[in-house]
Amino acid sequence: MKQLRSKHNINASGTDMPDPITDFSQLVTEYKVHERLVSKLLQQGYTEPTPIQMQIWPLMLRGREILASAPTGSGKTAAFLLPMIHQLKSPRALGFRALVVSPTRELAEQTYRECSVLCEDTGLKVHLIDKVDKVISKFGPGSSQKFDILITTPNRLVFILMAEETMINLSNIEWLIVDECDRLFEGGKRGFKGQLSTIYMACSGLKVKRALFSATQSQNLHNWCRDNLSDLAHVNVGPRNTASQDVEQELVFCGDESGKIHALRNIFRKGYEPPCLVFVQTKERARQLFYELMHDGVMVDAIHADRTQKQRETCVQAFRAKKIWVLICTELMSRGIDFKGVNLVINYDFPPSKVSYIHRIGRTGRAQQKGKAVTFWTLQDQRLLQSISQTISKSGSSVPEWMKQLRRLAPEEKRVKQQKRDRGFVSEGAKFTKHEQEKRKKHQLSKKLTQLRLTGEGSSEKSEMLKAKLYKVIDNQKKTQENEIKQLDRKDERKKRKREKKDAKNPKKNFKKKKTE
Ligand SMILES: Nc1ncnc2c1ncn2[C@@H]1O[C@H](COP(=O)(O)OP(=O)(O)OP(=O)(O)O)[C@@H](O)[C@H]1O
Repeated sequence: MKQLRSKHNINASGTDMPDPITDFSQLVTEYKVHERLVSKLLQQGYTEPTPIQMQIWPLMLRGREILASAPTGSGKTAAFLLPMIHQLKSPRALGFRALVVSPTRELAEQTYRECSVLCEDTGLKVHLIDKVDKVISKFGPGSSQKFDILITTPNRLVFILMAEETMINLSNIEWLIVDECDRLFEGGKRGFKGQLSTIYMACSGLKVKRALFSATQSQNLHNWCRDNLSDLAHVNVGPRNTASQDVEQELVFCGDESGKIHALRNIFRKGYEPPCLVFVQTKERARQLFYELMHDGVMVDAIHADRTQKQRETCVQAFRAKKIWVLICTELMSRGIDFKGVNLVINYDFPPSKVSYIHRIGRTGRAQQKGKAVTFWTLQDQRLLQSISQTISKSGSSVPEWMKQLRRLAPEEKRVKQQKRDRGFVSEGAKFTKHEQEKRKKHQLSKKLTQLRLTGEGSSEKSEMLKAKLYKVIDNQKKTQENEIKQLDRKDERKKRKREKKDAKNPKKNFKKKKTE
């Protein structure tokens, strides 16, 4: 068994580890998984289990609690869905018995689709939470309780759990799965460790088992699982925190920010095989780049948090249907999303960390297919270059030797570097309107003020100065808005006068029109 594990790069630790399985038929013969369920895998064209599935299926089918990591695109979703569905067996009208938590709505929808296919002949009902106001009627205490699997984002679920009246009952949950679990320990807005404890408490039944999955793992996460999960089985496929070896990676030096748009046009001019994903740092830059490429005649769209849910869904669907060739996106789409056949990922803006790099480029080179990733860098990105170039080198692509020799960042420096740097405009032509510039300035000032308050650093004079600046920007914003309204009024007035003049010149037509009215 040791040989088998080492052949597939499986590292498994914990007590009483079951042997990996190498054939789908073992699911039926050894673990009594229904043939109907296994046939769903075959129908999708899968011929054998991927390494993570080889080890996770026997573990989960024995009801073990798990922390697992495997490269991007290596089939972790089916690894947790199959045993989860097998153990629920058939509908029991007990309400939700399995819960999958995914960090973004897009990923939750993707998992929902995959789960629905696997559940097709089981009668099990899978749900996403669409509208919070419908939750109580659909899933509340007075409902039929004929639903089995819930797939959701933590934000939405926590909002429901914190409501005064009981909207949803999670006490019958048997499997709690956390996908992209290392997001738990990411700092800032995107981390959801606090939210997860609320969810844990709500899954209060005695039968509950937990399994956490991701392509990357931090030591903090590992320690936390060791302390909180019972009889933990820890599975890693391949070395920890490495990029997929199926992705050919390249670093392209662009000099400064203005060089990037030329480098991008160059790639498109030379010819590329769509679909292609382009990652940028902020939604503003996504918007700017979108207009630039649209003017170039590229079939492009952009997806970021400022777009409505409907727009995001339409955009993802159009990209999947290959109606869009280039999709510009922010970090929102960096994790878990499985677009079939993405050939090229471009990091237009340098990723803020090694973990982000691994997830971003993992949108290509999935399910044993080959892919390519190009990362633009400028002089200002030099400090993070060392860790990214090491990652590229470890996964088999070549980088110049001098890059690997660059000085490593101290943890404190890393933290500072990971904060978003203001990269300005994508190009000269992409400058903001006055209104947008003020909005941006206001945002930056209030962010600085909050930082000052939180850290307690800086004199009160400094914060007074910032406040004064902020008030000035707010005043200007009001004036700009008033001016915009006045301009619109003037435009309307001009139009009206023009129409009246035209009518006066053509009284007959005017008379007819009035008569018909
Ligand atoms: N046994 C298998 N054989 C072939 N393809 C598979 C198998 N299992 C899953 N796949 C396919 O591999 C692709 C990637 O799977 P999945 O999205 O589960 O990856 P992942 O490991 O969760 O990636 P990420 O870390 O990016 O979330 C999917 O298109 C899926 O259909």
